[in-house]
Amino acid sequence: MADFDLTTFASALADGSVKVIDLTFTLSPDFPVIVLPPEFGQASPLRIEQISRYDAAGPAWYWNNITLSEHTGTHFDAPIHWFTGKDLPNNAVDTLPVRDLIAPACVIDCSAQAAADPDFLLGIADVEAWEERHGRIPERNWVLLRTDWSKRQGRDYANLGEGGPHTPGPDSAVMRWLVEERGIIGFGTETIGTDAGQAAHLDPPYPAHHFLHGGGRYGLQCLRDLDLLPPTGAIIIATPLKIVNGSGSPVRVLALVGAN
Ligand SMILES: O=C(O)C(=O)c1ccccc1S
Ligand SMILES: [Mn+2]
Repeated sequence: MADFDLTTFASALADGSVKVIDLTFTLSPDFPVIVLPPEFGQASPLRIEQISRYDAAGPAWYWNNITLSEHTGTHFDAPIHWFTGKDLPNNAVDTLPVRDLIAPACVIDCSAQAAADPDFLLGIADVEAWEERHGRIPERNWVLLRTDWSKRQGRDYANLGEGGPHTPGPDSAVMRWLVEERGIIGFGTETIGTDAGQAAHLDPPYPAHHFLHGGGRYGLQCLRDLDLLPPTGAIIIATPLKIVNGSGSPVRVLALVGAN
């Protein structure tokens, strides 16, 4: 391995020639969480309980207790989250190799397709068309599905309708292909879930979870503003909380992008 000097990178951060873009939604009690069929357990939205705010309960300090799911807001999914990844080594947020938490990203823009059809499914042909323009997806890259869904507000974001949520995502074949043929580090979406809203009806159900986590790979969901990223060249920093045996965690996702 060649020597590598980080001082140039540090200077580029300091002078702004490397931009830092925040891809994270503000965590708030009214941010929507995944809605599963009613017979299943549900994720909790954020709950904030003030302990003190420079008052009798704490004269010089302000702090809160918070309650939420590992899968609330912009968050990270670890392989242990799904049955296909349950027996893999180092499959929880506290045991995964930290080398995986900083990686380059390929951004596939399907915003037009998602605007035309909320149940749009990304397929292999869509990714191959992207590769025709931008080159083969390198190993150990994030693939981020840009749908501009994060620009939607309130009910339009969760988009609950007949049969539950109607939001775009990947089909089964492309998820298997991205993990097995392209060796991606993970898959990220702007929607509530790495899977499409109607993914319970795909084969296998929830194919993003099935193949990502079965392949020891990761998910990012509820990302925002992927339109700010170039198709290639961004570096993603996504470091989940180190929760013991954690299936995932709310996460601050940052993208490093060269200023142009
Ligand atoms: O991982 C999640 O937050 C998520 O989207 C999910 C969680 C549990 C079951 C299905 C899904 S689709
Ligand atoms: Mn999740």
